[in-house]
Amino acid sequence: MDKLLIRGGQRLSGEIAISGAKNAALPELCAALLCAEPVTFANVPKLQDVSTTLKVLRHLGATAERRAERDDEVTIDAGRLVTREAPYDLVKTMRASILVLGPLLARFGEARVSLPGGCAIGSRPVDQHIKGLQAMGADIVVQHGYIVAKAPSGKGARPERLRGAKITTDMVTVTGTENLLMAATLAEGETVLENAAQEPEVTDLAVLLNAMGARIDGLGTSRLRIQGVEALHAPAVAHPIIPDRIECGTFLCAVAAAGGDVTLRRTRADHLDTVLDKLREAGVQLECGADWIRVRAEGRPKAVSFRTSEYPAFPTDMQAQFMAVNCIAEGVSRVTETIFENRYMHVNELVRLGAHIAVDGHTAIVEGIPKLSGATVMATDLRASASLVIAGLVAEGETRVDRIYHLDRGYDRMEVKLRALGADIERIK
Ligand SMILES: CC(=O)N[C@H]1[C@@H](OP(=O)(O)OP(=O)(O)OC[C@H]2O[C@@H](n3ccc(=O)[nH]c3=O)[C@H](O)[C@@H]2O)O[C@H](CO)[C@@H](O)[C@@H]1O
Ligand SMILES: C=C(OP(=O)(O)O)C(=O)O
Repeated sequence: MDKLLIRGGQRLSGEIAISGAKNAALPELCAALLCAEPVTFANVPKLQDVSTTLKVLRHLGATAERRAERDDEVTIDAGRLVTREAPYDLVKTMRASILVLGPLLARFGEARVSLPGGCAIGSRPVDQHIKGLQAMGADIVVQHGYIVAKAPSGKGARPERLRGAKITTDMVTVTGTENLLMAATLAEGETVLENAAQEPEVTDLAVLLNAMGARIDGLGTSRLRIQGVEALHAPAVAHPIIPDRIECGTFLCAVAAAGGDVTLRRTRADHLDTVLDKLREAGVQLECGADWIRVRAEGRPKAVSFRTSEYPAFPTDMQAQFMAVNCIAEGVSRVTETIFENRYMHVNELVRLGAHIAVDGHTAIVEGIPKLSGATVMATDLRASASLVIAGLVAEGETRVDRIYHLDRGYDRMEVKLRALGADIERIK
C-alpha cells in the first residue's frame, strides 16, 4: 500500500492548476446513461473514483474512454447496455455509485444497484433516494444488499415511464437531489424537488442535463422544477466539469498552515465564499480573479471557529483540512460538524502529531500550539487524509501518512502538486 513521506517546514510558493471537481464529475459521468448518444466531458480529473465510475459504466455495457491526445476528455457511449446491474465488488469503495440508480431506472425501467460504500464518516443511508423514486411510481425493494427497482408496469411487456411527482426530502441531500433530478428528466410530466441541495456540483449537473435537452428550472435554488421529456441527446459541445472547490480549499489551507505565496489557477472563487471568509478571519491574504486565487500567509494563523452546513455555508468536506490549520493557530477554536455523525476520524491522528483537540459531541475544541511533531499516522477517509498531509507540512521532522488510497480516491496527484510548490513530500510504493 502506498504511503506519503513528508518532511515538514517548507514554505509553499508558485502556481498550480486546480482539477475538475470529483463531486461534479461522478454524477455527470453517470448522467451519460440517460441517453443513447456519446457524451463528451472536458476537465475530468484523474482520480480513483473517476476510474471506478468508468469501470461501473463499462460493466453496464457502455464504452467509456479517455481521449489519448487530450486526457482530460472522456467520452461515454451508453447506446447499448448489456445489464442494468451495478455489482457490489465495483461499488463497494465508492458512495457515488448510487448515482447510476436514477438514470438506469428512468431510461430502462429497471435497475439493480448494490448499496454503496465510500468514506466511513457516518451511516449514510439512501432512504431519501428510494422514497423519492417510489413517489415517482417505482417499485423498490432492498434485497441481499441490493436496491432492486422497477418502473410502474405498463400494459405490454415494456415498463411505463416514471411519473413526475412533488418530492420534499427530509433533509438536504446532495446525491439524493442528483439521483432524483436525473430520474425526473425522463419521467412523464412535472417533478418538483423541494429542499433540493444547492451545491455548485448539483447546478453543474443541471446545466449538463439541460444541454442534453432536459427542461429544468430553478438552478442553484432549493426548488428544482423539471418537465420530463421523452429522450435526452448528446450536448452539442463537450461539457466542462467545474473546478474542484474542495481541492482548491485544501491547497488554500495548506498555504495558511505552512506559509507562503501561491496562485491557484483554473478555479472559481465564487464557489468558496465561506471558506475564503474564514481564511481571511485567520489572517490569510487573498486576491481573487475570474479564474484564479492568490493566497499569501506569514507566521501563525489566528484560530477560527466554524460550523459545517449545506451550501452556501461552510462545507463538511473542508472541516478536517481547516481543523489542521487551527491546530497550529494562535488561540482556541470550536469546530462543529452538523452533516455527518462520525467525521472526526482525523482527530486522533492529529493528536498523534501533537495537536491539542478535545471532542465534545458534535464539537471539537482545538487549542492551537506553535509546532506539531512528525509521526506515523493513518489516513482513515478522504478529507481526513488531506488534513494529515497539511499537518505533516508544518510538523517538525518526518511524518508518514499510511493508507493513502483514501486520498487517491479524491485528489488528482496531490503530492505532485505540493512538490511543485516546494513541499518536501514523496510517495513510497
Ligand atoms: C459524491 C458526493 O457528492 N459526495 C458528497 C455528498 O455526499 P452525499 O450525497 O452522500 O451526502 P448527503 O448530502 O446525501 O448527506 C447529507 C446528510 O443526509 C443524510 N442522508 C442522506 C441521504 C439519505 O437518503 N438519507 C440520509 O439520511 C446523510 O447521512 C448525511 O447525514 O454530499 C456530502 C455533503 O455535502 C459531501 O460530504 C460528499 O462529499
Ligand atoms: C465524503 C466525500 O466523498 P464521498 O461522498 O464520495 O464518500 C468527500 O468528497 O469528501
